Amino acid sequence: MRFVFISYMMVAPAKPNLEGLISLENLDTTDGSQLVKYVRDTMDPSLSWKDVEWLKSITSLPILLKGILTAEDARKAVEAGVAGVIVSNHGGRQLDYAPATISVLEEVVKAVAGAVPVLVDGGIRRGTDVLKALALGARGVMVGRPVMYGLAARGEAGAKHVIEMLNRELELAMALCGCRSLAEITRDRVQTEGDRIRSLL
Ligand SMILES: Cc1cc2nc3c(=O)[nH]c(=O)nc-3n(C[C@H](O)[C@H](O)[C@H](O)COP(=O)(O)O)c2cc1C
Repeated sequence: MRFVFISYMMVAPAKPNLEGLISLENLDTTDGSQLVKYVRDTMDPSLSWKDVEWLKSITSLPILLKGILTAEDARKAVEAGVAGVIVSNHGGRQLDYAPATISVLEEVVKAVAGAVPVLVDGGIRRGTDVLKALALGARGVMVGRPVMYGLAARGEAGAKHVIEMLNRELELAMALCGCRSLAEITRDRVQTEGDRIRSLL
């Protein structure tokens, strides 16, 4: 199945871009970092939920919204009519102190309430990470850097190896947790920090 992904979707902040903090106009990037130019060229700070409506109007492809980290945005995404949401902090590379995706996954899953599938990415490095995500309600996981590392090390075979390794590790983790099928990876297979704190109250 083909999907359309929207990245960096967010409610437009009151201050467009970094207005008032630094002047983007007067920065000379000739010899320095091209970061400012890159941000200006690649990101549109005027993006808003209306753009989802627009995208829906020009394609019949299912639209998965990536970058959801809160219940509020998850609900808005469902209202906007997306076919799925992807809990992602873009690999933790965009905003310092953005929450780890595994820590907000359950909040998003609860907010979506089964209306659309929830996927997650960020920090999936081993089979037990996949198991944790599935137990917390993700329909599936996505993997970024591990596959790139495999690709860098051994080309296509390396990328394939990483995916096979994750698959084998997931099967082993399932066996060790007594799960005979994906359906048996239920919420009670994992304990979160929140569970631990609640159990002390
Ligand atoms: C070098 C690099 C570039 C990326 N560029 C984008 C991007 O342009 N848009 C986007 O939504 N995510 C981007 N991401 C984030 C990935 O799509 C993905 O969410 C993330 O890598 C998943 O986390 P992981 O690498 O820990 O598996 C990038 C990640 C890396 C490592």
